[in-house]
Formats: sequence, C-alpha cells, structure tokens
Amino acid sequence: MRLMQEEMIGYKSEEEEREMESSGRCGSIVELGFQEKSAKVVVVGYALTSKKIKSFLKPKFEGLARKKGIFFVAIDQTRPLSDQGPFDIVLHKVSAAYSSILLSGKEWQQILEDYRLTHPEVTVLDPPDAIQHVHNRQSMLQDVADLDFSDAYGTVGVPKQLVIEKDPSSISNAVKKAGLALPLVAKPLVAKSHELSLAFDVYSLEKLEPPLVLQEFVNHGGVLFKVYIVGDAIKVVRRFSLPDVSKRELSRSAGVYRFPRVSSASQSADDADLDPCIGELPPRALLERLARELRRRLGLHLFNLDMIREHGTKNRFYVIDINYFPGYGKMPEYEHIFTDFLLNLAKSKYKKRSTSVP
Ligand SMILES: O=P(O)(O)O[C@@H]1[C@@H](OP(=O)(O)O)[C@H](OP(=O)(O)O)[C@H](O)[C@H](OP(=O)(O)O)[C@H]1OP(=O)(O)O
Ligand SMILES: Nc1ncnc2c1ncn2[C@@H]1O[C@H](COP(=O)(O)OP(=O)(O)O)[C@@H](O)[C@H]1O
Ligand SMILES: [Mg+2]
Ligand SMILES: [Mg+2]
Repeated sequence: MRLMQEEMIGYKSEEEEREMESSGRCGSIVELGFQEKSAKVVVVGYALTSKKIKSFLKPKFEGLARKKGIFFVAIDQTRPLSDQGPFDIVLHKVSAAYSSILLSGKEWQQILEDYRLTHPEVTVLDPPDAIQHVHNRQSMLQDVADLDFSDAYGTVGVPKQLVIEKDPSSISNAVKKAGLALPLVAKPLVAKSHELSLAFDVYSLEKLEPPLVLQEFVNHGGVLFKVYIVGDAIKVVRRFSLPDVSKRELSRSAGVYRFPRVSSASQSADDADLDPCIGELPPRALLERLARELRRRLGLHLFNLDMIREHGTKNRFYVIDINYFPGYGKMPEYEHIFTDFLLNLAKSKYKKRSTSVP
C-alpha cells in the first residue's frame, strides 16, 4: 500500500493566491525608498540567529515574499525597536542565545514585551511569555494533558512523566512512588538542551544530572510524526525515531544509554516502505482539532509537535515534544505556506484597524 506522503490542511489554491496578490496588499502602507513608486507592503522585522536566517530566510523564500509584497528587515537589537521599521510584524525566537552581546535573554524579552504593549498595531510573533511556557519540558505538555483529547478519530495524551528538580539520589524512590514503568526517557527540563538518555533500571538514573523530566518510553514502531503548525495551516511529515524496546530486551538490559541529539540525526521516513499500522499519518480531522485547541491554549502561531502512535493501537497518540519556531526550512512548501500566513495576518490586523476607527 502506498502511503500518502504528506498532508496539508489550510493551504490556499493558486487561484486564491493570485486573487490575494491582485487585490493589493494589506498591512501598513510604507514608502520604501528603493521602490520606484510607493506600494502597499508588509514589513516584517526579524530577530533570529544566523543559523535560523540561513535555514529559514532562504533566497527562494525571500524572493517569493517580495513578489507578494512582504519585505524582511533585520532588527538591530542595540537600537530602540520604536526607532526601527515601522514594522507590521515582528518575527523572533526568544532565548538567551538570540540576544546580542549587549543584552541578556531576559532584557530582550522585556524589550519585546514592552514593544508589544506600546505598539498594538504590530503583531509580535509570538508573545515572549507564551514562548517561555514551551521552553520548559514540564509546562510544554501541560496543555496537552489538560486537553485530554479524545474523539471519533483517536486519542491524544502525554506519556506519564515526573520532574526531578534536584537530588539525583531520590530518583529511584520517586519513580517507584509515581508508578512509572521502565524503560524511561530522561530529558533536560530546559527544552533548549537536547541530550537524551534511555534508562533500563531506576538506579542508573541516579548518575544523571537534574533538573530532568523522566518520561515513560512508548513503543511506536520507530516512526515519529512532525506536525508543523503555521497559523491555521498544518503540515505533517514522518521521521525515523528510536526503535521499540521489547519486553525481552527490557528484562535483559540494565544501565543508561545516552544520546547526544536524537531528533536532529533522524531522517525523513516519508519515502520509506513502512507498515501502514506504523507509518499512516494521524487522521487529518484529529490534527485539525488538536492544532486549533493548542494554538488557542498556548497562544502561539508558530510551533511543531512531535507525535507518536503507540505501537499496536489504531489511533492512540502521544505528544512528546513541542518546539517553538522550529526548522520550517525543512517543511515542504513552507515558502507558500509562510508567505500566505504573513499576508493573512497583516490583512486581518488591517481590517480590524479600519473597522475600529470611529
Ligand atoms: O534548525 P533545525 O531545523 O534543526 O530546527 C530545530 C528543530 O528541529 P525540527 O524542525 O523540529 O526538526 C528542533 O526540534 P526538536 O527539538 O529537535 O524536535 C528545535 O525546535 C530547535 O530549536 P531549539 O534548539 O530547541 O531552540 C530547532 O533549531 P533552531 O533552528 O531553532 O536553532
Ligand atoms: N516518551 C518517549 N517515547 C518514545 N520515544 C521518545 C519519547 N520521548 C522522546 N523520544 C524520542 O527521542 C527524540 C527526542 O526527544 P524530544 O522530546 O523530541 O526532544 P528534543 O527536544 O531533543 O527533540 C524524539 O524525537 C523521539 O524519537
Ligand atoms: Mg523533538
Ligand atoms: Mg524539542
């Protein structure tokens, strides 16, 4: 059976796209000195790492954006934001690593927050405190747990987990008390760190350094679904993941195995000849509802979910990771999806502004 390679929801037809282009752009009207005539354009200020600029602001993407009237302008973090632009949209990924040498991550976050409050006409993608919420592996999954998602298409939960703040010697007791089943995945509490350990006995976990999240390992046939969300649009791709651990293997193994970074090494599984029970994409209706709920609860437009299907079940899914502003450059057709998203955002803001004028 040939599996559908990818699934897109909320994607516009070329006709709609042309219509949008010819209907004139929205957002603020900016006189750009380098253009012959004044034009309605959308100005997007960005504060991203050089790694992100390289993977996301690719020439093909910037070229398409320009054609649609979207211009990207680098933000100078050493100058007041109000003196720059004016921007319609500010695109950023908040983290200590993204601040300039003159600013700490916290200071940059405060600058963005103040700017957001004093410039309601600008859409700051996304609010810094909402991003912080998914920087911690405990709080990131709380909304999925609270959602307790279940419908005709399947269920979505989070693996049973436990946070170890400090004192590694208490781990074995804490694990037994919480009733977590082996094997366990240990992840740094801060989502920015990607080192991962797989433990086959509780005592070896005491070698690890808290703060940690300990999570039950869920067998999923070695395939993971990356669900990319860009506003209302969703795109799903398959990636290879950690292989299943059998009962026999578990009973014969001990110790803890460390992996420097599983996800970045994992390859696309879209072209692999997979057993459909493992590789079939999560139902589209389920993803639409889940994404809608999470967008609202998390207050984010730009994120992805790492989802797995419990091996042997029809549609019992777990969300194991949420990433803010992930590697969209790896998402097929991101150029069209992202530019449409930016145009729609500017358009809705512009509409709101013009209707609120007395
Ligand atoms: O750079 P990429 O393409 O590997 O993107 C990373 C993401 O990969 P993905 O798109 O999910 O495959 C990656 O996702 P995973 O945590 O690896 O699942 C993170 O979002 C990472 O950001 P950070 O290091 O946590 O701040 C992302 O890194 P940054 O590009 O934001 O530095
Ligand atoms: N509870 C789990 N059960 C099974 N596999 C897991 C679990 N948690 C993580 N993994 C595997 O480890 C990888 C990395 O974990 P993840 O939580 O996504 O962290 P990162 O932020 O480093 O990507 C996942 O992509 C998946 O392959
Ligand atoms: Mg991940
Ligand atoms: Mg992650």
